[in-house]
Amino acid sequence: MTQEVIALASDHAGLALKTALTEELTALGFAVLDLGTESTASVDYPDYGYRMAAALADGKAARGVLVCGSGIGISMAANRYSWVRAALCHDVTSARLCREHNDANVIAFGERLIGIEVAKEALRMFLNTPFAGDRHVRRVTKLGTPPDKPSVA
Ligand SMILES: O=C(CO)[C@H](O)[C@H](O)[C@H](O)COP(=O)(O)O
Repeated sequence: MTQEVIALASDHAGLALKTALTEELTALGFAVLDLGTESTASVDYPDYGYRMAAALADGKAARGVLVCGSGIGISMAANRYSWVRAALCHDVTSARLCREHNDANVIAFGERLIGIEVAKEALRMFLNTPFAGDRHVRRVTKLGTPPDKPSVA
């Protein structure tokens, strides 16, 4: 059976958690595409959020994991692209809801804010929870097609 590829990317502040989640994914039977960073040398999180967007656009993976110190910057970067729905999660409930309601294709964590075991459990929830569809389809479609000039009306 073909293994699903999960892409991972982090900055220096997310490297240790990225490594732990890579091991978790491998143990779960997934193939892993590591988009960097590879060392604790200081780097800029937008570059790695953009790499994730590129990997999804190129079809190298359909789902991904992002990590930076807080999870904020790297998810903001990835979410600048319409095909990315990156959800910053601090708990297992958020990981379930981002799949059920938002059809998130990327989960983001803040290594400086979350414990490794909670992150692993949230990752498993993210991977195993289907999109609920129904009314959420309309909303997720709107996320992918923002108006050029939004109106308050
Ligand atoms: O984007 C962030 C903050 O919103 C991330 O936590 C970064 O990893 C962080 O800014 C990196 O900080 P550092 O002081 O350069 O390690």
